[in-house]
Amino acid sequence: MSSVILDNKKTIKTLNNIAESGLKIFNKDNYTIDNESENPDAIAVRSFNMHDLEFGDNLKAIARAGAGVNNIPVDKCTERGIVVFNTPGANANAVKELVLTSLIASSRNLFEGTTWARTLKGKGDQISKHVETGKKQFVGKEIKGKTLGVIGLGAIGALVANDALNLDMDVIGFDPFISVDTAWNLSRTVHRAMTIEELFANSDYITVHVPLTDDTKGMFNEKTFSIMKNDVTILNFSRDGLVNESDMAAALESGKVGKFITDFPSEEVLNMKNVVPFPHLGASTKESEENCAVMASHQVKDFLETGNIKNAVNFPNASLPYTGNRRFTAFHKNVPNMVGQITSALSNYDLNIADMVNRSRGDYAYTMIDIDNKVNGDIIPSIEANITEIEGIIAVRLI
Ligand SMILES: NC(=O)c1ccc[n+]([C@@H]2O[C@H](COP(=O)([O-])OP(=O)(O)OC[C@H]3O[C@@H](n4cnc5c(N)ncnc54)[C@H](O)[C@@H]3O)[C@@H](O)[C@H]2O)c1
Ligand SMILES: O=C(O)CC[C@@H](O)C(=O)O
Repeated sequence: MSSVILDNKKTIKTLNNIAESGLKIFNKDNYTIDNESENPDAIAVRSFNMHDLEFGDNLKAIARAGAGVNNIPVDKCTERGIVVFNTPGANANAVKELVLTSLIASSRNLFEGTTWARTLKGKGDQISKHVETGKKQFVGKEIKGKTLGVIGLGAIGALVANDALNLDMDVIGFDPFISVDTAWNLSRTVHRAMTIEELFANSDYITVHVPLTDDTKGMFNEKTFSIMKNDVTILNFSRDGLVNESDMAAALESGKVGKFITDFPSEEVLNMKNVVPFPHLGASTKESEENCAVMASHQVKDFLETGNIKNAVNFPNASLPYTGNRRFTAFHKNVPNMVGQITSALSNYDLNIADMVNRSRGDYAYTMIDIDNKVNGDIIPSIEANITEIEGIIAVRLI
């Protein structure tokens, strides 16, 4: 990273515990970490629900130190030119390890077994006798030769699928939007289901690794349970909203679903039969928390200092080597002649363009323009105001 000296110190606010190794990337010369700030330049967050938060005028970026962004009002941010970053893959190994651990542990009834073993406390010499007679309640199943269905073959799903093959499972995957990078990393031995129904019908265990969206909400419901094998085990380390909880309770009651392992306990979940709840532990390892915090902080710092965007979920990636001269950046609607209007406005100030990049993503676009001249600080507000007046401009900055 460059050692840019910023005109004004920037304020970073954290809404959750963000690893120190990430926060220290915000050097004290340029940044203040102020968790009480009403108007920070950037926010770092994990699972805090931001949907009802008011945003100050200074807010330029939100960094989700993690994968899922359903706790962030992404559309509102886009409309205001606030970049939302996440940290793709940074916690995937942590989740994969917990998925495979709980897959084996639940098949061997380990959670129930240890709970029962603790009840023998105080039985002294009789403990080994109780153990040998009682253990038959916990006879489990081996996963070798069983079929694991993996829904969503992104960063986590692909790791789970590949490693389950190494545990001698048969693996079926389903992901209609699989990225080229993941497809390259996925073992060719993973069977690609053409429909989700094919996966549901053929799996002994089903693990889901998709974001919570309008399309995926409630994908586990009475109708989809009816397609599944009896006694199927379902693992949800993605989001609570993927599962219709009352339908799940009924499926567990009837034995259609044999076991439900979930990272998202609720009152209804905790009343279910044969449920194994975890307190959202998927990404909770030292390594994963550090990976996420470091990646998130680098992305925010780079954006604040140079305008470059990497791993945004609502704007295109854009990068231009930073020379240290003035850089103008604009978020705008993806409509014709925006670049022409911006460059013509800049030329009114006799500013010569050295380099530029324009990238679009759906209805929105981002333009960065490097200016040859040294810009007199006094005219910056006037330039920004003039360009902001162009119809379709959402937010501008002169860095
Ligand atoms: N429990 C935890 O602590 C924890 C940690 C990390 C991530 N997560 C959750 O897991 C999710 C996945 O994380 P990731 O890092 O693998 O994300 P990712 O973006 O790398 O992968 C998601 C995959 O889901 C696929 N997908 C989207 N819609 C789909 C659909 N309808 N059917 C099948 N596939 C679909 C995408 O194509 C993509 O390949 C996150 O969105 C988050 O909600 C939870
Ligand atoms: O921050 C966490 O602990 C959980 C993160 C996880 O849910 C994610 O979506 O990355």
